[in-house]
Amino acid sequence: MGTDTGTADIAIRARGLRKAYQDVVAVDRLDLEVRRGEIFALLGPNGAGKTTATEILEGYRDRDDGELSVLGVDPRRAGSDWRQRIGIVLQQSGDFDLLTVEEVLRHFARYYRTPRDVDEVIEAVGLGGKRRSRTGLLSGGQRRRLDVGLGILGSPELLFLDEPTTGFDPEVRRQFWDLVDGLRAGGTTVLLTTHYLDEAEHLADRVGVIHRGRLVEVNTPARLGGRQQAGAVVGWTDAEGPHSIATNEPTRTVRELAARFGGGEIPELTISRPTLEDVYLHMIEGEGQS
Ligand SMILES: Nc1ncnc2c1ncn2[C@@H]1O[C@H](COP(=O)(O)OP(=O)(O)OP(=O)(O)O)[C@@H](O)[C@H]1O
Repeated sequence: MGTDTGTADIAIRARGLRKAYQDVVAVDRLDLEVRRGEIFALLGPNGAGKTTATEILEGYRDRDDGELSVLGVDPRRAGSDWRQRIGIVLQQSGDFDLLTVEEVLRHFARYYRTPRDVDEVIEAVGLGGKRRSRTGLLSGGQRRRLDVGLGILGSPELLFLDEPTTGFDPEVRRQFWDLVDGLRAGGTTVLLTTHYLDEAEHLADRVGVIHRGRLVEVNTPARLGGRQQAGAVVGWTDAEGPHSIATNEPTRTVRELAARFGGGEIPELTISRPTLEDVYLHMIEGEGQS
């Protein structure tokens, strides 16, 4: 596309995005860069501005201020060509209760110039056994998978997933993660919002924490909040009960313990570092006090 010059490896570039609803500033001078082919997760507490920011990126909401380029185009001026290149999975989808899974997908496939094969999409979202079921009879998780099927139907270059696995059971959530991993392998860029830290950790190449409308940190899940430098806690159990030691040298601690146990197994040995949830909550609390 001619409009892509200079942004070939960047899917989303936002500078100083701002949006207020009367006196509530929902998005406050937000800067964001999402690379092509990456899975980027936006994390943040309720009301942080994730939905507003995402809707601006999707072209569903106008901004008050700031510069924005999504697949090389300003969503304000984007037309149907651009819309064909993005996929959106909203928190709640439309109602087609009387149509079957296959009918809904075949219907929407007509809106795309180069739709994916409907049978392939049905398999990809794990609804092969439900293709002739009316969508009104699907479970919440199956329904959500249909939403994702609709989002990927047009082979989007960029897919927006807004809290995609809310209400999924653990097994279905795993299947969904596999689906997103498959999209990544195919080169799709994904912007994901989620409240599940394990989901962000599993799927995202990078996460951005949004709080009060601003991005407070962007990093890999492993490095967010200085996590990789945080101390470890070594735990074990002996005749007196459970013990734990916080240390920056867990290997040394384990060596000393091993010697204490005569070189044998250290009973119930664990070594843990702060989880993504620990550092995230710490960041949000810290920001809340400022
Ligand atoms: N249409 C609207 N009119 C007025 N205020 C709004 C509107 N939409 C959102 N807001 C306010 O803007 C702020 C950001 O809301 P937004 O929905 O973007 O947050 P969010 O991070 O997506 O939250 P959640 O995790 O709960 O979905 C909140 O204070 C919210 O009350």
